[in-house]
Amino acid sequence: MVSAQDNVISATGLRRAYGDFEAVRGIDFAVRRGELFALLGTNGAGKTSTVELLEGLAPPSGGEVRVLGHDPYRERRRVRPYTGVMLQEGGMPAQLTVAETVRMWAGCTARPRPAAEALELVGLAGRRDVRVAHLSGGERRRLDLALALLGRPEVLFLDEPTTGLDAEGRHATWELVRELRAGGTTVLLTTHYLEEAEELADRLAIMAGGRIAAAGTVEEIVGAHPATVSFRLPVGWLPGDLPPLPALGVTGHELAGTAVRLRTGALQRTLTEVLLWAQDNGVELAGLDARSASLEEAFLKIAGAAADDRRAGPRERPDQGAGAAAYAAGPVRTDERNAR
Ligand SMILES: Nc1ncnc2c1ncn2[C@@H]1O[C@H](COP(=O)(O)OP(=O)(O)OP(=O)(O)O)[C@@H](O)[C@H]1O
Repeated sequence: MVSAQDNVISATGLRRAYGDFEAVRGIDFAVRRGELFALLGTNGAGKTSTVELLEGLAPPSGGEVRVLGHDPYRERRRVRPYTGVMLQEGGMPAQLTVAETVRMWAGCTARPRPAAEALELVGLAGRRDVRVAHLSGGERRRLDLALALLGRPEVLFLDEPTTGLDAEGRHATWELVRELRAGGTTVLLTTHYLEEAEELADRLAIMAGGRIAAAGTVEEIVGAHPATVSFRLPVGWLPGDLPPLPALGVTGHELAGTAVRLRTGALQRTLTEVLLWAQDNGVELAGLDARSASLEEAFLKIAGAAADDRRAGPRERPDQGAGAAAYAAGPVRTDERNAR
């Protein structure tokens, strides 16, 4: 049982408006101690606007934020020493060297790590005397991360930390984030890389149009979307020879000649039934492939459904907490009655 005290970050009915435009429209979520929580969403979904409220950079226009039990905007001094922030745009003085930048930042940080340790952590130890102006985009991102880690934060906010990094740099950053989390750091991450969320996140929320459209573990979010089983039937067999598809747990299908693609909410059952049918009938299924939905497929459907909702105009929406369930069925393209 998780108590409210275990929640290091919490957002309740959180809103943020820029003039007449509301970028964050009443969201609720909580991040437990030692957890890595990822906020995903399309461009303009409201992720950065949300994270800035959690970082205490602006007050909410509605609702409430708590970080380590305090309001991060009004009680900044009680929260800031325990948090590390990696903004989307670092904005460091270009003429300082890497080491000077870290030393300058250490001067504003309670209990800073030694500069050499911070640079070692992010793989910049060999670049300490290089001016910021001469760093690559990826190296600047790593310097941003070193600064965020300087105060050994209990809570780390990472806004798109691996944008601009090459594959090696991205994997090195993931490894570092895993180590920090293993050491008990609570991490809130925004990212456009779904693989990053799959690799790192204990739980995630998908934002769309300023709301949370789905939330849960990767497995919960992906599990709410249909898996697929596909194969080709041999010459002489037709899709109509298969057993009745609804009886296999199939919720939708596509047929093209002898190629069959089944959508199912019960992958194991559908696959077992298909294989038993094939065995009983001596049928060889060519190109047999069975897979769960990917996070990318789930993300695209959730974001697409939310965009359709917005285009359809204002109406009663399900509570954000019910988001995952509301989208659970996913679109079913084909009516099963036409299957045979
Ligand atoms: N200072 C601002 N003034 C007015 N509108 C803003 C401001 N900052 C952001 N917005 C708008 O608020 C919405 C949400 O922006 P936000 O940057 O939070 O999205 P995001 O999910 O972080 O997007 P991205 O993935 O592109 O970084 C967008 O429509 C954006 O244009």
